Amino acid sequence: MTPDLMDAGAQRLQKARGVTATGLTESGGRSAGYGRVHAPGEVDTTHGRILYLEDVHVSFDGFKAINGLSLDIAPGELRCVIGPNGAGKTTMMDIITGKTRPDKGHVFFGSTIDLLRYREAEIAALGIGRKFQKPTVFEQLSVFENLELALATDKRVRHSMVFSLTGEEKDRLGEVLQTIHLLDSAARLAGNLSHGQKQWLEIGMLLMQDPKLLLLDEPVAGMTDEETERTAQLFLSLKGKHSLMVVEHDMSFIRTISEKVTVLCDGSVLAEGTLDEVQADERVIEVYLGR
Ligand SMILES: Nc1ncnc2c1ncn2[C@@H]1O[C@H](COP(=O)(O)OP(=O)(O)OP(=O)(O)O)[C@@H](O)[C@H]1O
Repeated sequence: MTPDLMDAGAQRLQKARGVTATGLTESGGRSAGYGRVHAPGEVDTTHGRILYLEDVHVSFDGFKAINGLSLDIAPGELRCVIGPNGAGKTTMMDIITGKTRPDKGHVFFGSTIDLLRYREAEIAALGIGRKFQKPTVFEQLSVFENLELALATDKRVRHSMVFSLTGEEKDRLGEVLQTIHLLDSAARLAGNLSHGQKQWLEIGMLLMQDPKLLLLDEPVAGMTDEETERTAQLFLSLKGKHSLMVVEHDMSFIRTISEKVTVLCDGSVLAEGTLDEVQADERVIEVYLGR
């Protein structure tokens, strides 16, 4: 985030409000976001960030798993996060999704939503979807039913367990089936899908909620080369419409999908840049890629 972009955002805000923006910190800062003009439920990305972590710390029994972690992600960006085992990648996702509370630091969704004030389910409802490494689809249900069930956060289902899809929801389901390459498998039992197809189905279940930010933990682990390639194409097709944070160890997959790569080590950012840049970084070679 450059000061220029922040200034431009502040100027747009002033214009929208017809008043002079006050209370901006020197750098624009998070506090600049409070009170910004935006519709309820909308994530304010005026400052060019959909996710913003600043100086986040988490210790487990005195061990600093996250140690001064700061990073931000732009709307529509596909960010890859790599790093050695134990670097803190999963813990970072746990913090963003409200599963783990940091001891210190700031975690914002857009400029105005302080994620540390929300519980896990509320964060999901705000538009942050998370895919864990192991697929967790309902094996006894069809692909279609799994996607249908993904709408089940809807009150109609919670209260009655019976609901019928609206025309709009049916369209959405069809779109998602197409996106995840399972249109021809809609009637198949999820339990009969390949590992890769189960992963895509689970991503489809997240997409049914139309998340603004998707966090994906080792999405291609255990996939065949062909499935990995298809997953790369899937992620590239999601980029722009959604923001994605992908944690992966598979470097050829990262090469196919990445623009900007963040390298985590010992709970903070060691390096950031294109894959070529971070691969050429001596510190990254030392701790992760090897010589
Ligand atoms: N609940 C916990 N209690 C104690 N230690 C934990 C806990 N969660 C994570 N850790 C420790 O914090 C460090 C960071 O773990 P984390 O799982 O976030 O790393 P990672 O980068 O995701 O690693 P990997 O690539 O192996 O998945 C590790 O040393 C781990 O053992």
